[in-house]
Amino acid sequence: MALESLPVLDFSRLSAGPQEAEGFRNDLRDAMHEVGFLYLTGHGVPQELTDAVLDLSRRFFELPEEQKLALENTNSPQFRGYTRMGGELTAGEVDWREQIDVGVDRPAVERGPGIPDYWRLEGPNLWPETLPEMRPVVTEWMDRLSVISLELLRALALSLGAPEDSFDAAFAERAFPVLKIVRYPGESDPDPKQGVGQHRDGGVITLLLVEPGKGGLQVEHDGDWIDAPQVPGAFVVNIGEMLELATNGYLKATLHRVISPLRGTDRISVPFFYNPALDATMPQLAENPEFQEKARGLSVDPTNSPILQTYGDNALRYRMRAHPNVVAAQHADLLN
Ligand SMILES: O=C(O)CCC(=O)C(=O)O
Ligand SMILES: [Fe+2]
Repeated sequence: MALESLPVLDFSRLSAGPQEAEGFRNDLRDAMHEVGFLYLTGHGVPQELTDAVLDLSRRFFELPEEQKLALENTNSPQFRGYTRMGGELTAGEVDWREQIDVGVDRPAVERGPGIPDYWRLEGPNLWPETLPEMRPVVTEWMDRLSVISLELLRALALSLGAPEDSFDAAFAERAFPVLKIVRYPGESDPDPKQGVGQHRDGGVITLLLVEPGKGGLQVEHDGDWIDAPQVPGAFVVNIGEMLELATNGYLKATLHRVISPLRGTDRISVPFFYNPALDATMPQLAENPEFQEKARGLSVDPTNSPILQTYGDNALRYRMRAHPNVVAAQHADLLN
């Protein structure tokens, strides 16, 4: 029978005593093995902070076009800042969405012989001058979601019979989380249009916030597309390719896509991608044989394979494929 909706998990079970915690870990592992996506409730992020993030997101997109274009990502070798409508491709097709990309504010790394190209992704953010509140609110949001993400990774490691801190080292220094604030304008009329084309996330684990009442996200399961509408108070959580790699496919990076909203409406979402340092490789979890037998190997995607071992190589390839205009402006030398 087709799955009707994503599993729902209550994060607060993790701190409700050893038995509840173990139950949570096993349910988390099973959901991420079978579906690769779930709704996470009980995560403890205050509603006021969530509301502030969504409010700022709306205000950002309402800024005059020239203020958004002043932050255009073609000005940023790090692919930060504003992506104009039509400025992004997934599976070779245009995505009908505009967005701002934020990472960790760090100085840019100098280019030079022997320095891996992926260090080009590290550097400063571009913030809108007329929304000074955006920086502290988004920074707090990213800090809080980083903590939850690492807790989830620790729970997954334990649930697979590996040491709890298996993933810690990859994130300990120079973790590379990315937040996107995205707006999908109403393009479907009534036939569906590509909000974002089908893809697997390229990082480790993703926590997604969606505006109340909005649908459009669809998740592949056993050949069907499952609708994943917003659930009040929940994040949508999914596995990225790096975690699939670390578990030889036992945990699944699942295909998903967003259908454009109907004309006259729009949809804002805020995906947070928890990623390790650019030079990190994922630990290969010494899983117990029970899980190893059921590992499926890695997903094969003709538009995106193989998954590269070093996170930065995977991330740079992903960025270059999605944003050819940034490549033309900033990285033309990498095209040879
Ligand atoms: O907007 C969404 O709901 C999901 C976006 C997404 O899958 C992505 O940006 O990777
Ligand atoms: Fe995604």
